[in-house]
Parts: sequence; structure tokens; C-alpha cells
Amino acid sequence: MAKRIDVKDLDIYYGDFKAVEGVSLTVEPRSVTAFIGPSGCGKSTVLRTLNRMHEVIPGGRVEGKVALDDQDLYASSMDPVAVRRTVGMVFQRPNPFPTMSIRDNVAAGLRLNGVKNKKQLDEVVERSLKGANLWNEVKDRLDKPGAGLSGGQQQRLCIARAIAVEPQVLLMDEPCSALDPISTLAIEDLINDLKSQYTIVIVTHNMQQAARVSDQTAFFNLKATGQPGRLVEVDDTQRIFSNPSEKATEDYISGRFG
Ligand SMILES: Nc1ncnc2c1ncn2[C@@H]1O[C@H](COP(=O)(O)OP(=O)(O)OP(=O)(O)O)[C@@H](O)[C@H]1O
Repeated sequence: MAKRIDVKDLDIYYGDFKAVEGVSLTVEPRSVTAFIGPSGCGKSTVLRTLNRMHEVIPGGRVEGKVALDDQDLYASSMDPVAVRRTVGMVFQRPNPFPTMSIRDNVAAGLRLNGVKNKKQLDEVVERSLKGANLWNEVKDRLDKPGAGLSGGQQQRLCIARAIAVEPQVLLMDEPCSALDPISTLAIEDLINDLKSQYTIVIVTHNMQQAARVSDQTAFFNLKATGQPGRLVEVDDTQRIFSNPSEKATEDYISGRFG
């Protein structure tokens, strides 16, 4: 199910402003890649191009290539809505649909895809909540509002909602930044479990988190203020945190800037 992501010579614009320049990287299937770097270097912007969410922003456009296996995500024949179904996303703040029950939150994507069969929906709800390590905590209150869960539970509910539609890639934009340390560890354990089935890319400001959860780390930086962000280096996480090739990476991970 998981697919490889290939990014080649990617430039990303907001109107006339070139926010990110010349990114090329590969993310292997069933692996976790962390994007790290100082604020404003373009981590979230790059992440959003991987499921065509960037172009939802007025003026948002890209030049270059993003492919899933050999499929060009920006080919004119490609439907952006189908891309977003294949490449799921979890955001910084847990955002369950506030008026919906836990069950309906998880089933929402399937309903949108036209699935009506209650037995099928119930099966997917159970499987997704189990996959998100949330089932045992909510199985007796599936009809209660999703918004009534704790922050950490809400984030796992959002992950259950994302995996319910069986994506091939999961993008996570600082998924733990609004969570306490215990909930953060629960999400990190979950990322570790999910990696056996999905290709995962996570943006994080927490370098210990990048070191704990990812196989590969990409360090982004700005050349100078007002200049586009760029990918400085991407390598095995262990290497980035022990012996990076670039001085800027070492300075960043050792806390000298950022
Ligand atoms: N909606 C937008 N419209 C115009 N410019 C934007 C928009 N979103 C981001 N930018 C700009 O693009 C650049 C990269 O921003 P981005 O949010 O991707 O960086 P980041 O590395 O994820 O930062 P942070 O770590 O603070 O979240 C910045 O110069 C930012 O101001």
C-alpha cells in the first residue's frame, strides 16, 4: 500500500514570492522522514506540496516534480482531490469535526466517498481506531462528540480519520506541538506502528522527536532573510544527528541557531 515519494527540483511560490527553491529528495515506502529547520524555512510549505494542499492557498503554485512511485502528482490528468485521498494529512492542532460523534468523525471520509453500508462503516471505524491506538479508550462512547476527547485523544482520532480512507502516505505537520509529553509519546509510538504500512513525513521542531521517530531527516534552512528556503541535506537520521555533512546542520542540531 505504501508508496515512494520522489521530489525533483521543486520550487514553491506564494504569488510572486518564491518561498522554497530547488528541493530534491526521495522518501522510501514504509519509512518515516522528519523535516527539521528554523522557523520560516519552508518545512510546512514543502509538506503541503506532497498532497497538493499548497495550491489551495490563493497564488500557491509549484514548479518541478513530485511523484508517488512513478505517478506525477502534478500531471494535468491528476485529480487533486484523489491525490489528497491517497496522501492523508494530520495537522498541528487536533481538528475533529466538532459537531460529529467519534464514530462519524472516523467514517466521514468514507461517507464522502459514497460508502453507506453500516456494517462496512462500523468495521472501518473499529479498524481505524485500533490502528490509531484509540479503540480501547473510546469503544464504549463512539456516539459521544469527538470534541469531548482530550487533546492527545483528539489527535489520535484525527489519525484514525486519516487512515480510515486507506491512504498510501501520511503527512504530519507538527502533530505533537499542542500535546503534553505523555500524549506526545503515544503519538510517537503510533507513528512507529504506522510505519509498517505507510510512508510517513513529519514536520517537527522537536529534534529529540525527529531522532526518536524518523529513519531519515531532511534539514531545511534559509540562505538569508527574504531568500527562499532550501534543503541543506537529507540523510539517515542517525548520521544527521551524529555526523552531518554540512556545518549549518551541525550548528542547528547543536542549538547554535534556530
Ligand atoms: N499562506 C501564505 N502566504 C504567503 N506566504 C506564506 C504563506 N505560508 C507561508 N508563507 C511563507 O513561506 C515561507 C515558508 O513558510 P513555512 O510556514 O512553510 O515555514 P516553516 O519552516 O514550516 O515555518 P514554521 O517552523 O515557523 O512553521 C515563509 O517565508 C512564510 O512567511
